[in-house]
Amino acid sequence: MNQQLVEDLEKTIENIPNFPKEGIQFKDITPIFLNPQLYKDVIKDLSAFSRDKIDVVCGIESRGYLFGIAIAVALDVPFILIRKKGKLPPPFVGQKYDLEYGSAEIEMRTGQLQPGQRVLIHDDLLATGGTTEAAALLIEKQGGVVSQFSFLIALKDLAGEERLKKFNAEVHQILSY
Ligand SMILES: O=P(O)(O)OC[C@H]1O[C@H](OP(=O)(O)OP(=O)(O)O)[C@H](O)[C@@H]1O
Ligand SMILES: Nc1ncnc2[nH]cnc12
Repeated sequence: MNQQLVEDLEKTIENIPNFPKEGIQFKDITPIFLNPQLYKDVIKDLSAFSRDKIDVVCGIESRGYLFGIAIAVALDVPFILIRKKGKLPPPFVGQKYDLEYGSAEIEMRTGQLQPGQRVLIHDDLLATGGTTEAAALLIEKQGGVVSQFSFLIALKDLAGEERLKKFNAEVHQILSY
């Protein structure tokens, strides 16, 4: 664990109580982007976790793009966007998932991921794990191998990591709350 990075991020990420709903402790990562050196330190940590272990990075809309593309560039591997329903032109493949209330769907262009490729699924934050689980199912539907998950933040009380165990992939987060 990179203790200095953990401390720098803890000082930088803001906790906003009761946003967007009563009872939610919202972790605002936007101050990271005011500090280019801190951003570079985050990318260094996340790319070190995945170096030589993956063939492609899949990032989840939208905050998963903020770090995911930089990880892919640092590792010199392709980046594929996982988007929320209705944003991508066909052909695409979709996966529905449940939210706390109701359901949602994510999509990926078909033909961008090659069968057998080892995939890092990256997002900024793991909460219930519903979004990340759906992303992993989407990768498997296309014959990809879910090798790794990485996050800046994991919210431990919500047990998202439990939900990801069935994929037998490595999991890395810089911060746990
Ligand atoms: O583990 P879960 O309970 O599924 O929640 C985590 C997801 O929620 C947030 O995205 P959000 O849907 O708020 O979209 P955004 O990235 O566009 O802000 C976050 O960036 C993760 O993608
Ligand atoms: N508590 C939280 N803070 C920031 N983003 C989130 N996405 C889901 N839960 C979140």
